[in-house]
Amino acid sequence: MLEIEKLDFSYQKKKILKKINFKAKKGEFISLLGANGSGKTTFLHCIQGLLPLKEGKILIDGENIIQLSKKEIAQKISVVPQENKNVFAYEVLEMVVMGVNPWLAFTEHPSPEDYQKAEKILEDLGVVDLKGKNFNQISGGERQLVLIARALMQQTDILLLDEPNSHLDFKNVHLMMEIMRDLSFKNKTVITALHDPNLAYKYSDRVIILKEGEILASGVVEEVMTAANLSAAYDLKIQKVKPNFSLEFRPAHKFKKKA
Ligand SMILES: Nc1ncnc2c1ncn2[C@@H]1O[C@H](COP(=O)(O)OP(=O)(O)OP(=O)(O)O)[C@@H](O)[C@H]1O
Repeated sequence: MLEIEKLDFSYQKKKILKKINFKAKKGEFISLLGANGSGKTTFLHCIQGLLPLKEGKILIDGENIIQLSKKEIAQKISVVPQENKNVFAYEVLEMVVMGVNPWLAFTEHPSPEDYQKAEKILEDLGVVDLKGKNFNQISGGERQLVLIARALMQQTDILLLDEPNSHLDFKNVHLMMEIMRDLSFKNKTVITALHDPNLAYKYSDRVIILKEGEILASGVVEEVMTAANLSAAYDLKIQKVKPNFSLEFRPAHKFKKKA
């Protein structure tokens, strides 16, 4: 369980997040919506313990994250970041195997089984052919899939994703969302910032809409994703939200889906 109480965060004197209260249970798929600059990335960074809070607290299973080491946080939370360029020229398989690092002792190295597991994850994502390539010499979408593979390798109870679809093609967007949905079915908590409300509508259990650092609306999809809320969030005149936005296609991946 992730609990956030009265979270306030400022960059210099500018208030970015204001009195955010939020709870996420195991098995929930939560989408974060909001205009550019509304605070989604900052919110995700706070949950990872990357930013000093001005006020408020973040608890994971009752433990305050300020009392946890980076390694302990990494055993609980994996992250697929928005930016995916890497400064070091790692091979793709090495990048994925790195997901196991938080679980290793200081002197320990990943085992052959870890490498097999990493390869299997790449296979399930349809990108095992990339395993020997340099991470910096593959496409933006391919890098995104590799980072998703690394997050899956990390085996945490909470996954945070910051606009994970930005570089993905149409098929991989849905592959990615289905995989995340399946993880939530397996009792993982998935929180993802999304720019496309259609995806939030189709896949989420709950949606949080941020506006200028405050929660404009939070709750189940049908209640939150109203024309009024979305109009306010994006400063648009949305007249109607059609329910059951759907594209009928066969699941693109091999993971089992709960009925
Ligand atoms: N390092 C920083 N220093 C100062 N201000 C920052 C910094 N990073 C972000 N901001 C500001 O904080 C606000 C929230 O930014 P944030 O990246 O959290 O928004 P976002 O909702 O994720 O936006 P986007 O949809 O464009 O990714 C913005 O006004 C942004 O300019």
